[in-house]
Amino acid sequence: MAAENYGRPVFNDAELLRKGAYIDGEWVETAPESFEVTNPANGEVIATLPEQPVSEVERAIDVAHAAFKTFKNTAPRERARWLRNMYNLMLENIDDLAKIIAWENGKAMSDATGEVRYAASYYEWYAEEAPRMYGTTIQPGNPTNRVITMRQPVGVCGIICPWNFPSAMITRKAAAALAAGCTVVIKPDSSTPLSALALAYLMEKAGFPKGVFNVVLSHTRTPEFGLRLCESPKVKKITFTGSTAVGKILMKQSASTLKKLSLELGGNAPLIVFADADMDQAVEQAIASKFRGLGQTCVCCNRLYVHSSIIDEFAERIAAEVRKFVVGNGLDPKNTHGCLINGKAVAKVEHHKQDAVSRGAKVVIEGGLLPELGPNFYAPVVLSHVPHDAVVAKEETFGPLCPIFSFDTIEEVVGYANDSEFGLASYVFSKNIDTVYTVAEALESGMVSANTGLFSDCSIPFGGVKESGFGREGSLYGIEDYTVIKTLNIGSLPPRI
Ligand SMILES: NC(=O)c1ccc[n+]([C@@H]2O[C@H](COP(=O)([O-])OP(=O)(O)OC[C@H]3O[C@@H](n4cnc5c(N)ncnc54)[C@H](O)[C@@H]3O)[C@@H](O)[C@H]2O)c1
Ligand SMILES: O=CCCC(=O)O
Repeated sequence: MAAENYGRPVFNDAELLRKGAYIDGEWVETAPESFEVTNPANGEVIATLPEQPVSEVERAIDVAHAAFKTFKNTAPRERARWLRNMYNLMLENIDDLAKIIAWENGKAMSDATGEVRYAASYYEWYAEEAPRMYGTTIQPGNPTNRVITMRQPVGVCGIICPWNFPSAMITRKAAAALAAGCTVVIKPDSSTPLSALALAYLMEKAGFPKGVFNVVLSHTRTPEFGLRLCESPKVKKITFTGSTAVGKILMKQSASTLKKLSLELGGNAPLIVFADADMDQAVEQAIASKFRGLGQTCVCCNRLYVHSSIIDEFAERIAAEVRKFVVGNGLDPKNTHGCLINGKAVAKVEHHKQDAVSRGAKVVIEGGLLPELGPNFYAPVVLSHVPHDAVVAKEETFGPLCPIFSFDTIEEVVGYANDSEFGLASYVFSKNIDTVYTVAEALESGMVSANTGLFSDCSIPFGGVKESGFGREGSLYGIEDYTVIKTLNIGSLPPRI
């Protein structure tokens, strides 16, 4: 095997690296303008892609709208076969797809490989769900009437995704949409579009008809692309993963056409460790939750609340694990953690750290900037006895800062946990089922994970409450978000025999 070059990875199938947008089954490689995709680990340009004019989004919408007319009538079993093909193709190409993610996003290869498996699992799951879109029969008030409900695909879906899971945030939406019989127009983040394009290349191989899966590209015109998708009467649903601020913009813009919406937005996950928790388990799982993707996932714990009787031991045990991390270029498999996405992300972590320290937090691991590795590298920080008025108690850091707060009573810690406008994920560690259950019921969040820091799976309903958004992705519920219920009322039937 050729030696790895950590500037440019070696791919088994170089065709996965595409140079253009994908509309109506054709690659669109030219446009009057272009934008560059860079490797966040070293700033090298890894691709130059067309900066598409807004007219191309309109064309993609028209194409998806035309394709919907036939795709909606394909047999669910046929859609299931294409989805299953896609699952198989992703796993056949797992090394290449992981390298693309690590290259454009900066995450470690272990995380990137996990992401490909996770992303592919949505195709497998929805291959199984496609034939199971059940309706109901109802006896209404009038005894001569019968009611049947059927689930029908909502129509063209606009999919807008972030950079932190360049593959999985797309597949979690697209697999469910396609299973239901919808067609899609995808706008990936301009920092990480190569994974989306690799998926389009595989969709073609999987056998999906032309026009069903479209990917449009833009860096500078992203807000205009979003506006067109939201305002087009041909687009029936917008599904977005990203920040709460952008989610609110999309919701406002979608009002004129009253679109169906799914919004997977920001989080500020609390992780609570009670005195009776299994310490080994709590430490291991808190590490897994906090530092997945170097802290850049919406479900990473952002605030760790640890009982005052064990906080010092817990902080030392966390620090001992963090000292084992090897931070470096994500493409080098010996590195456990990669870099942050950009300078803005680095600045936010640094701000949260400085703010907490200036308010009296105890520094357990100093961490901080790693200029010798590159401007986007940041060594993990561990702070304990963080004051409850620190900025990090309120804002999502989205980076490798592990702030540990102290609490004494169950009521007090539930109060801290719920004192947030966000409500995506929460974690509770205790060996007492009464504590776990009581706290889980009281936490204001869409997902509660007990005694484990990793819960994401295609089988679970993923989504938030409060300003973390609405809609559920994955699971049996995920497909519902891409359907509408039609009621058929059959009247004037003869009396029952
Ligand atoms: N709830 C979830 O499932 C989930 C998952 C991943 C990330 N997130 C959240 O996403 C945030 C981090 O991602 P981010 O910084 O890329 O978020 P972001 O909202 O800035 O960007 C998300 C996507 O929206 C695009 N975008 C930005 N402005 C737009 C506009 N006006 N119209 C249309 N598209 C627009 C961006 O280009 C990007 O592709 C965090 O808050 C994180 O918690 C949530
Ligand atoms: O970043 C958000 C998604 C994370 C996940 O699906 O586990």
